[in-house]
Amino acid sequence: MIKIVLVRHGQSEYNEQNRFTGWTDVDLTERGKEEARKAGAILRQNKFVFDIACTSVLKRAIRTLWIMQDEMGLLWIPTDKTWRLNERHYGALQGLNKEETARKYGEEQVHLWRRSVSVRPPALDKSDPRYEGTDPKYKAIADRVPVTENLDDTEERVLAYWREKVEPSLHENRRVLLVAHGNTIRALVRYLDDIPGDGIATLNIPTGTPLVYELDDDLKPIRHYYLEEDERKVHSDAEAAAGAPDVRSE
Ligand SMILES: O=C(O)[C@@H](CO)OP(=O)(O)O
Repeated sequence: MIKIVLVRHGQSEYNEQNRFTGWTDVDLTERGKEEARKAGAILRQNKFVFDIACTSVLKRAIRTLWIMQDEMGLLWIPTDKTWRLNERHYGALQGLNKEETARKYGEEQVHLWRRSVSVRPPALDKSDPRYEGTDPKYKAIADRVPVTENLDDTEERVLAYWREKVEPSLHENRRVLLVAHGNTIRALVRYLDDIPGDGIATLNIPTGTPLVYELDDDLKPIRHYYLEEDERKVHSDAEAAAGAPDVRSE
């Protein structure tokens, strides 16, 4: 049985302030750190062990992974950090308050910017101080740093990483822990579960909650479930298949 565990980072400062985040490199809140600790603890209690970990180059995901690894006694495992697992780029919306933006542009427009797979938020101007293209962290991709993305754009780069790094590891029986972001995980779920069109629009990924995918030898999903600390509640596949949105994320 091949398994991979996907975890969205714990609550971030911008999650708490209800701001569009994207590639903005904000840290975890105290609650977010506690969520990460609990995610590591529930995995340890359920005897999950990992051979490798992968995450984005954004500190809210990296710190979540560190806290989880510490909790599991796995700080030593090889870790790959890649911009391809960064959150979807939110363009010129990055840093703005979501509620204020909805008042200004309307709920419908903001919903499209947030959940349409094809609509891109307004692009960030390259002269804007928020533009990440000059950040040394992105030196290797300076000519490709996005100024906005829709979910399709995000999925393309996430899948490039999945095919190049994750699939070969899984085929070699390495147990992979992937700590990333709401929309990079939504893109992966859309691909793994072959969700057509805008079907992913109602699915939200909760912060700091391990999502376990069991895969067959062709890496096709057999089932998936969340591991939760409280009652170690396992969300039923029926619930997931019905597209029940998990709205505990923010
Ligand atoms: O702000 C963001 O980058 C994401 C995740 O927090 O928000 P949304 O839920 O709108 O995709």
